[in-house]
Amino acid sequence: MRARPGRRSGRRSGRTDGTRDGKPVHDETSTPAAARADRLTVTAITVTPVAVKDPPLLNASGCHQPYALRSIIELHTDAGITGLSEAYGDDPTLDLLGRAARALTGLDVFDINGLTRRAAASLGSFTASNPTELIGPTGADKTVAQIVAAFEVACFDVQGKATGRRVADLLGGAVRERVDYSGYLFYKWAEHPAGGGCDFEPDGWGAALDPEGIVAQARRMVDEFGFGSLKLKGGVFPPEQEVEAIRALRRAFPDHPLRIDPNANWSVATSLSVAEQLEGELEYLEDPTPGIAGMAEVAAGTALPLATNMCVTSFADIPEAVRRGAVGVVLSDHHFWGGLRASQRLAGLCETFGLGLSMHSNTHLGISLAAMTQLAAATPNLTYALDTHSPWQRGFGGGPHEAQDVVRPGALRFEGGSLRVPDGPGLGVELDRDALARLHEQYLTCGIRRRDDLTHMRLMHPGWSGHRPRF
Ligand SMILES: O=C([O-])[C@@H](O)[C@@H](O)[C@H](O)[C@@H](O)C(=O)[O-]
Ligand SMILES: [Mg+2]
Repeated sequence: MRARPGRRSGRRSGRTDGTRDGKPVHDETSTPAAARADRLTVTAITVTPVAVKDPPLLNASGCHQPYALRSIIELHTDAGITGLSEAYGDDPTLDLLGRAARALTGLDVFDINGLTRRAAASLGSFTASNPTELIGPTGADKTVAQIVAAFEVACFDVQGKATGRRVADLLGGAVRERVDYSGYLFYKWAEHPAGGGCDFEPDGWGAALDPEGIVAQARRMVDEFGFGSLKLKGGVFPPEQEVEAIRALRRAFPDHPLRIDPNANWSVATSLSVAEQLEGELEYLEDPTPGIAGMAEVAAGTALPLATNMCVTSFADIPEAVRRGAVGVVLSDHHFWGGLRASQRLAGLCETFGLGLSMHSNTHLGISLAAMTQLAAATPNLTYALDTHSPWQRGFGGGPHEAQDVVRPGALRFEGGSLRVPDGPGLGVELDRDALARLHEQYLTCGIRRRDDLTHMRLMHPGWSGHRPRF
């Protein structure tokens, strides 16, 4: 599709009619042709669901299934440039992505506000969906934000490729060239339970079901990736055992900042008791208990900063959380906050209200890892090491850097626990079409269509209620 010059001259003027007080505000002839990208409208969008092998990682809801779902978005433009993005891959998300994709043909990739309007309008009536309860309650606005985010990242990738600049540059410029990540520790079984649909060899990580197992896992994470801080996914075993695991980590890694995240699986009383035992040991305590009110009660009784990716997950949550002093750190996540620009808005609010800023992750591939890295590089107050599930996709054969992924390896190599902001334009990662086809084939055959940690856990523990808070 060709650009329409008349329409564009209005846009460059900063006003829709190109005039101020009846006079032209922009002289067409004075704009150097080289400074314009004349053909950057969306011609088509491809959404490809993929499934990646995933270890049996345990959490407050249950256990990860053998495959985690993602969708890979390719946004094609009339300039022949394709932008990449990655989003959730469950059925309800795929349905909404499809609806929005159809409405985005003709969109100018620089018109992110237009993207938001079009995507929101395209969804019509829908049931708000939630790819996982572990990112807090769902809602219509949060669902729209997820869909906008999915395409916004691809628009930024095109903008970067068209201008020869990194996404970090487009977001205000990199304030750091390396982005620190935190080693994400999970209790886990050595293999998936029988009957759970696992058709591949066990991951190479082995079991981790007690403090020794967690320390061994941490040792490997630190040795292979160099992580300088560690996060334990808790809410699995009785809190005394998880406190013991943190103490064991402290002894093994005296200088590593530590975090624990039970995904709101503790009551207020349990949270207060754990907080008392771990004060001085943690850099923050993440989502000990459900809801803003509960978190505020815990916050009032401990000096430990509380962090969240469950009770403050949209802009509407911020006023009450701030009023009640419920959290000290917000974990951003462009996938559900509405994209990269929305995440920067969140960063601004955190700065205004004196809140720390960190970053959350769910199972993801290299496109999202690149987006997270570009965003963090351009966000000055994102000073905590980011979460990433990435190492968990790297244990299925190959070396520690060989991932179940759709991007060509190389651009995203952990060194000293950090990633260098990829050099290439846009997100700086390249799609590997063979890998995409392979992971799409896994999607077609794996039979999983939405994340269900509870049912997978019940294969091992039939009585598992999934009720939270459990402790
Ligand atoms: O992958 C998991 O099991 C995590 O528990 C994830 O789903 C959470 O959303 C997340 O990592 C968190 O920090 O809550
Ligand atoms: Mg969390």
